[in-house]
Amino acid sequence: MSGQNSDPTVELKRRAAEEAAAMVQDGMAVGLGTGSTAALMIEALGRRWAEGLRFVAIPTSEHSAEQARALGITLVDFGSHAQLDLAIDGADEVERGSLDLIKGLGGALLREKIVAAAARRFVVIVDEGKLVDHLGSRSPVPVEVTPFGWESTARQLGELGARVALRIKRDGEMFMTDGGNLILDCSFGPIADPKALEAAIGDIVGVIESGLFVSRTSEVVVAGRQGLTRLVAA
Ligand SMILES: O=C(CO)[C@H](O)[C@H](O)COP(=O)(O)O
Repeated sequence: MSGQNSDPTVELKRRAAEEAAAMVQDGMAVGLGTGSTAALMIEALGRRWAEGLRFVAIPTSEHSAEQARALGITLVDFGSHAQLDLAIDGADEVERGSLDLIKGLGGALLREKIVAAAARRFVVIVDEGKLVDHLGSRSPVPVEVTPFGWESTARQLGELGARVALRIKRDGEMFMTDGGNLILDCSFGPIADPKALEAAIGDIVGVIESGLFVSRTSEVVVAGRQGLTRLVAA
């Protein structure tokens, strides 16, 4: 063993990513997610592009845009494509029964939600470690907020029962999203009613969007040690 690739989930992520990349067909408009799993999917699409597949894409972050552009993939915006055929993205947690999600540990939740909402089909790619019985069991809910008044917004999120932490980068600076906003990571513990919580968070002035994705998933491709499973929304 070389010991160089120490993350055992990378191969699983790659399998899920390649399965989803195979869903893209000629002429489609495709949403490109953000994160390490989505990056593997974009890489797989780059290989298909080099083989002659042609589609247009809307990226969910500057990072994914840069990666896709470097692979030669044609990027468009919502001005020319109001609806997407397919969006493919990773997730931080997937609730087994409902396929509801927590997203945004990579900080791109706002664009990710806009793209997912505009897609006829929203496919999520994860390794099996992301499956949970209840959202919030392991991951905080990232909430994108305006820089102005963030302390007040944080206080109100705390009143919903969360332990709230302003996201800080390794260099000690505040993490800023591509849209120039801040992220508050809100730990609620296991969430009984994600839909009600999503609505309650959205009602707070200063909140732009939360990383709770409720009733948006069409399908989840889960890569596990026993192989690939496709979970389809009811
Ligand atoms: O929501 C996201 C970014 O905002 C990512 O999809 C999520 O964090 C999963 O990332 P990874 O595939 O690296 O585990």
